[in-house]
Amino acid sequence: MEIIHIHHPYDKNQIPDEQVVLALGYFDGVHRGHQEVIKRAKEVADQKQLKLAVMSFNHHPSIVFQKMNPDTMQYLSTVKRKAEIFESLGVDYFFVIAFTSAFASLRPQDFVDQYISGLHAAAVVAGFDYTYGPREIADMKQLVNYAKDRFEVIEVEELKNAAEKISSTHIREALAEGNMEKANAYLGYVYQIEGTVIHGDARGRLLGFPTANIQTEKHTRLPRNGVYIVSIKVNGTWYRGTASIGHNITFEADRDKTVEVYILDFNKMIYGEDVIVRWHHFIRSEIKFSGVEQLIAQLKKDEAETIAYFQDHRLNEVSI
Ligand SMILES: Cc1cc2nc3c(=O)[nH]c(=O)nc-3n(C[C@H](O)[C@H](O)[C@H](O)COP(=O)(O)O)c2cc1C
Ligand SMILES: Nc1ncnc2c1ncn2[C@@H]1O[C@H](COP(=O)(O)OP(=O)(O)O)[C@@H](O)[C@H]1O
Repeated sequence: MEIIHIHHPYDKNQIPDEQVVLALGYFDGVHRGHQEVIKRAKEVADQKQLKLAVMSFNHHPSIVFQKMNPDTMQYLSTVKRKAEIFESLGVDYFFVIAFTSAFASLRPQDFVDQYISGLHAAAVVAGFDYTYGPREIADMKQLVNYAKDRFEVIEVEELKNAAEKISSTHIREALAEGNMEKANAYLGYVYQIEGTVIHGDARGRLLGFPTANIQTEKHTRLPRNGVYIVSIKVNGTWYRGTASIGHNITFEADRDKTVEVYILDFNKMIYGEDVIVRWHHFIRSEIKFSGVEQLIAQLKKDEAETIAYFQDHRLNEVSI
């Protein structure tokens, strides 16, 4: 898959010289609803024997439209993670458009001419609720008129789970509750974050529970604070882990939030390594213990729960 970063106004030489089927959306998390859109686009591309392209943005449109602060925005997926999932779904080209004021203020017809026809789309596939143009003024129904017979418009119905729409908002709510089972079911894969192992207070090893402190990319949306059953990929191998997201309240009054993983059956120094953490199950909230012994006793219980969990669940569960 080729990733093509585009900044408005773009240079036509950046655009591959062939027709494509183009899937449109912001695709935060690339959840099961999004995957449905891309799979439909893939079918159309295969039928037409064309390449499959996806268009998305470098950051969320609300930064421009609702003046949200780009620094504090949190996402279910980074551009890198989206790219991995798109690739696994058979996407050939991933257009990442810089969502700027200049791009956002394109009138719908100009957007369609430059960013749909201009990307050589023979067909466009998007979810039923896709909108475009300044402040979302044009929808999928109107797209047919703007298309002027240059490309086909294919609308994908919403994907529901029981009565509820599968949406990034519902996934964010599930993460805020620590409901990983729901989040992961809606995502269609186990929620994961990436980060680098950094130094903590070197206390973990004294407790008998060394923890890899993980610095995550600043736009990462973390599940709620608490203790979790996780898996962690270090140097190409998946391990079982028990993770804590919190403030080490037993020891410190106002410590910044940390993400730490005690890795089972592991004994190596891994500072500076990039790791991937998958979040399987919320165990409990963070507790302020009256002493170290109580914390250690609880950590032993958390470890036992982790071992029991992985007796019923495969460590290498297939996940995108
Ligand atoms: C599975 C797990 C559960 C934890 N639960 C708590 C907790 O309930 N309360 C707390 O104050 N700290 C908790 N911690 C954080 C420990 O206090 C922390 O790992 C320890 O202080 C070591 O910190 P360091 O890595 O900075 O050396 C937990 C850590 C892990 C790995
Ligand atoms: N089983 C393990 N789980 C997590 N980290 C481990 C483990 N064994 C060794 N380590 C190493 O020890 C470090 C954690 O030890 P710890 O005393 O908690 O130090 P720190 O406070 O710097 O994280 C990790 O960053 C990692 O390099």
